[in-house]
Amino acid sequence: MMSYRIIDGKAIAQQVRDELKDEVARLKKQGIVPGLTVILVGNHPASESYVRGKMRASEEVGIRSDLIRMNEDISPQELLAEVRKLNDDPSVHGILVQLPLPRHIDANQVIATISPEKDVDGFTPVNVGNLVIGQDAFYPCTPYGIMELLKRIGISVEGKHAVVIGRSNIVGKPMSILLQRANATVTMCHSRTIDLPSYTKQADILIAAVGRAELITSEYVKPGAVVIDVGINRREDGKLVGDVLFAEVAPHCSAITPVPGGVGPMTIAMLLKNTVKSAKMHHRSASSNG
Ligand SMILES: Nc1nc(=O)c2c([nH]1)NC[C@@H]1CN(c3ccc(C(=O)N[C@@H](CCC(=O)O)C(=O)O)cc3)C=[N+]21
Repeated sequence: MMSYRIIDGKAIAQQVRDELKDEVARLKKQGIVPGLTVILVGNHPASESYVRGKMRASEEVGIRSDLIRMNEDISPQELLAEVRKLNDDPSVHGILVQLPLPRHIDANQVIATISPEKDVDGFTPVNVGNLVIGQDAFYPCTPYGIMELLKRIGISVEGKHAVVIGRSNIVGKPMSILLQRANATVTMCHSRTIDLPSYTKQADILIAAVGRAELITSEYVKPGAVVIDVGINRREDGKLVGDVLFAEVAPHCSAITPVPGGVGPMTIAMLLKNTVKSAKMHHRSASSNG
């Protein structure tokens, strides 16, 4: 038992949104209105709720947001045509295709069709490549939000051992790259790792993106570690929980993110930050061309 800090992602995300609100107000005086378009295929309840959160947050900071709804059974060609239309629309600075997509649609093909300059999720091959080689890019919002959280509460990762559980394209892989770029020593674990706790117990910073409710108990955590919980799982009793058994693990940490109110709100804040960045980039290149 030691004193630990609950990292208030909700409050820090609010701080980021407040800063963006000021920046958007300044851009509007120059005639630039940042625009985000979200494509939602089907009407899965969880996706509906996430998309609502993104639209609400956009409006709050003054970003124009549009939602394009498409039927669950549309053809891949129809979806690709919609993406291309948005690529060519100068009033759209950010394009987000909500995942997951129905099984008959190849998500990789859809992502690769999004213009890298409007890829505010940071999912396209160009942005992933630029991230890996250390060039400017749109960073995937969840790992970017985690780096921003750590920075804003004064936790340095330099020289520390960060252990990432999960190797998805959206969280685990880009997380490991951003941590390395910030001079952490990074270990990647995943579903086939043998003896997971033997690795996680060595982590100064533990990032749990496993997708299994409350898997991470205190046996997985070194005393004094910083624990970042990326999981969003609906328990049988309806409660939203992370990948970390919070009540048990928290007293062993120096700092820990809760679910809800931790990483989730930061993901959305960074999506807005990327959209504003895109609007500024498009304006710059439009002025230098004309
Ligand atoms: N192209 C694409 N980009 C995404 O960024 C993307 C996606 N597809 N598909 C789904 C996941 C999930 N995701 C979340 C973002 C914020 C919260 C969030 O704000 N959660 C709140 C609670 C929300 C609740 O109560 O349900 C919190 O953790 O406090 C959750 C989930 C973005 N995703």
